[in-house]
Amino acid sequence: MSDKPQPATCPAHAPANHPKIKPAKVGILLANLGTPDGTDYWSMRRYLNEFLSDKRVVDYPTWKWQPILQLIILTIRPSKSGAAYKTIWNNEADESPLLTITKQQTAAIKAKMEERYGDDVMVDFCMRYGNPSTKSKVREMTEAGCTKILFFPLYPHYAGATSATANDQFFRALMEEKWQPVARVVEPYFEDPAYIDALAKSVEKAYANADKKPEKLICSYHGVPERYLHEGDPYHCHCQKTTRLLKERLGWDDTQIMTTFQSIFGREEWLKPYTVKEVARLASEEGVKDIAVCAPAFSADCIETLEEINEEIRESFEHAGGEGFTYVPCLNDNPDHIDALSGVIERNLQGWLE
Ligand SMILES: C=CC1=C(C)c2cc3[nH]c(cc4nc(cc5[nH]c(cc1n2)c(C)c5CCC(=O)O)C(CCC(=O)O)=C4C)c(C)c3C=C
Ligand SMILES: [Fe+2]
Ligand SMILES: [Fe+2]
Repeated sequence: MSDKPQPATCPAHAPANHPKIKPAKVGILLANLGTPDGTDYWSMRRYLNEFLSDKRVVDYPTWKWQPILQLIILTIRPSKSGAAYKTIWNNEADESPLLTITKQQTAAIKAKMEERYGDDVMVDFCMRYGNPSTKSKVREMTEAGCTKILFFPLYPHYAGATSATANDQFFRALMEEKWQPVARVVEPYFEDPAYIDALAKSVEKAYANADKKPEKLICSYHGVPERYLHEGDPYHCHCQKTTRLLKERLGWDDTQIMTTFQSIFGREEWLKPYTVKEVARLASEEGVKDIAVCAPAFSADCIETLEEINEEIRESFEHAGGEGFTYVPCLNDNPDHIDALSGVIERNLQGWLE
């Protein structure tokens, strides 16, 4: 049989009002976390409510967590987070940087996929929380004739709080389709040599442009509660391995690079060391004057990198006596990154499209 998607056929004696059969396509649906629609209190509250009510993110029993979330966190956090988002907001497009960059990545991947596979593919993106929703994009794809969908959560590492919940939402969307497309989900890609290479090149570029060569590169990953590791989530190991692969690709030793975790939330212990404390410790106890910080867990710059790393963590380092702070931007729509992501997609399309 040909590798091209085959249009569904129907016998000549089909009824006159038979639904129109569309040419079959393969959908490539990229997924990111989500982001608020605006920086105002209600936009922030809606987004945070959906996000923080997800049991894959915060796994406390509903009876215990929902009163704390609804009565305490969602009265205080929307204004605080809204103010932080305001400092990084893309005012021209009136959207968050995460959304702008996800659109750019999608456009670049779409161009590559259409060049390779022509009309046989449809490329789009969706968000796990907020807009555009996963459900609406699965609907659009099936309406456009996608009988197969490759779902790609844009997280290099597996975490229950990211890849798994994105996949859950995709499968929930499939439950509503009368003609359910065949589905595949993409595995974590942190070990892909092309991804590590793109990361290494971004570090090399930042080092070449720095006023003074950083003494240490801090690979700061989004944190999760440490308990999740003991309960079987491999995220910690994926992050540690990413740092090792990056170190090996750069030809460095252990003194030049380290792993830390950021974005602590709530009272539990999270994965350590905490970036904000570790950069201060390096400056005050080890006399480190120049560091660089990269964020390999994020495929696109967002509040956690632009505000937390480049404002809060920078301040923590400088306050403790640090002098040079180089932020290495996320890979965003760098051509190397787009090539790496496209390679992952092409491998996952095998048997569907050649
Ligand atoms: C409360 C628990 C949280 C867990 C667990 C968590 C894991 C996790 N998150 C990302 C990636 C992103 N998180 C982002 C924002 C963000 N994350 C949390 C909480 C948890 N994340 C909150 C409350 C927020 C909102 C911002 C705030 O109010 O401070 C984002 C950025 C979204 C944006 O619009 O810019 C990303 C991306 C990963 C990779 C991860 C675990 C591996
Ligand atoms: Fe997060
Ligand atoms: Fe581990």
